[in-house]
Amino acid sequence: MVVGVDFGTLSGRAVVVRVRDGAELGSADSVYRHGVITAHLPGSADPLEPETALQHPGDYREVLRTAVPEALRAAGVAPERVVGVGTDFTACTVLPVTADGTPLCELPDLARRPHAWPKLWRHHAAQPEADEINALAAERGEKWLARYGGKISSEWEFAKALQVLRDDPGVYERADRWIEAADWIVWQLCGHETRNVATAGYKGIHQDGAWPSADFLAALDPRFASFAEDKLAHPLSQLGDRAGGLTARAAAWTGLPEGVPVAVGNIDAHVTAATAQTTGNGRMLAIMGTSTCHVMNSDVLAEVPGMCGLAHGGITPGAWGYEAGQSGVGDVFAWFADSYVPPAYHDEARERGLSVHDLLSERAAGAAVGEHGLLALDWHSGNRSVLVDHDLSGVLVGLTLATRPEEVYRALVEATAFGTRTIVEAFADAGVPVHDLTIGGGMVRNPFVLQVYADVLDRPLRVVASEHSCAVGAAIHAAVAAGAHPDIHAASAAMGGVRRETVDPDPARAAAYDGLFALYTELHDHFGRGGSRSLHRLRALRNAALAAASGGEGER
Ligand SMILES: Nc1ncnc2c1ncn2[C@@H]1O[C@H](COP(=O)(O)OP(=O)(O)O)[C@@H](O)[C@H]1O
Ligand SMILES: O=C(CO)[C@H](O)[C@H](O)COP(=O)(O)O
Repeated sequence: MVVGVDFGTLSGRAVVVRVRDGAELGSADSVYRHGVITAHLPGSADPLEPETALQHPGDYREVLRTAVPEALRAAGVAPERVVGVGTDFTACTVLPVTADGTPLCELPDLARRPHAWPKLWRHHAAQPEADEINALAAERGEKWLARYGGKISSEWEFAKALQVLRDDPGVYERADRWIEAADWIVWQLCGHETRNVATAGYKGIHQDGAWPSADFLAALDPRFASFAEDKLAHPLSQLGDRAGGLTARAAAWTGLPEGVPVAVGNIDAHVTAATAQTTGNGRMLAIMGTSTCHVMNSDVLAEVPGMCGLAHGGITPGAWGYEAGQSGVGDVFAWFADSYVPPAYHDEARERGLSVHDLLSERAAGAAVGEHGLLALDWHSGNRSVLVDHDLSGVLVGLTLATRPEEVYRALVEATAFGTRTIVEAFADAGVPVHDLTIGGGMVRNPFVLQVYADVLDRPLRVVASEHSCAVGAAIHAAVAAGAHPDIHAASAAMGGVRRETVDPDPARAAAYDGLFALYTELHDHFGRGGSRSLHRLRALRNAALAAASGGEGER
């Protein structure tokens, strides 16, 4: 048996999986007690700046102490039968730590400093730093910029680190290491630091064996010159490698035997290619949850405008792995369902034992394409691909006094589908073929969402069989690290799996969506490609108003 532990945005999930065929024998969840920290730090009333998203490292350790033992109990598996542990994490969720891996926020004198805390992948307050990095890299013709579709995201490691340096240099100085949570959790399990090629490549600008030059970093800020050398540099490990063995402390947390092999850290999206059996070239996987990540191996090396990144070995050793993404998907649906749907809908859902998502989906599904007269841009959490701009925000047009909640919900689902279609078409237009598309992540639980995607993309969708697709992917990497399978491809063939039925497009609805997609593209380009700067001006006005209200300085 192997154990996979998936650290998502809102919770961690552990699964116990059989090595020979990937059968899931037991699972358990651990919801992060502090969730996503956006308003103020625990125990403080001081407001955090806009677009801040932090997390509590204690919540991550709690997953190891609760979800892993509970999954073992649910599986009825003796810990001694577990031959490997694998993990995956959202990325770029990154934190400053001391030389022994202690998060700075756990040092008494830094606990009230926001920049001492882990920055969740969707922390978007470093957009000014990302803009500065992109402008300088373009001006200097830095070769690595092409590997990121021409723009580095504010969600990635360098923009976030530069923000710490600028806003709290004291914390920056105290950080011996700047590390992805994907590698930090492996450090917690096996007692020493390792760094995986996926987060280094996609989120840490590590390309062709090198980090951005000290000369480039100094041009950004003289104090930043040695950032990569001092706080990132470390030999990189391939995915599926063994990072080490479980320490006595981690064995006590998890209930697993000391010394059990621990797989090298990985990203929640990329680890799932093994579950979905999409490690072959041209097989795009969209992991849909709070956000969506699109990951795909290819034998074609090209610059896809607006992709998140391209990393050698980023999905499986030896291949070029592409990543694109949408920062807000499930988050957008939750935002609407939690904040703008009348209590009567929630009451009915509760009485019928449904989630409010299922009720809204049920009510939305029967309408004809376009019947609601609505169109949305899915930028409530900014745009990761293909515009790479987190100063953009959501848009909804066509509202009337007759518009119903389920119609808005459907428009939001459709907008995220149009966003994925924009990404798939960007790959095809750049000469990187997408042979087929598979859906993984928590969203596989919503058939309405899957059908809208099939209709909008006008292609059949393979769907990952497991509802714990990321955690199973981590378990598959654990099996490789433990030597139970020779490599990720073989382990995926044996342990991965998709539903027998694909979700197929309805030709009439697909044709109707072509018309709506043309309108989406018109709005997308108007607000996102220079037709109007009104969303950026709106964001600047908001930030200035918030700053004035809190007595802070002006626009960052
Ligand atoms: N039935 C549903 N339909 C649509 N969205 C859902 C449904 N259930 C949960 N969600 C949304 O999916 C997201 C959680 O996705 P999941 O993959 O489970 O977690 P994570 O993103 O943390 O990995 C949340 O944003 C939640 O609002
Ligand atoms: O960018 C990522 C992967 O490269 C993040 O991990 C992802 O966007 C967040 O994960 P989730 O939506 O499952 O919470």
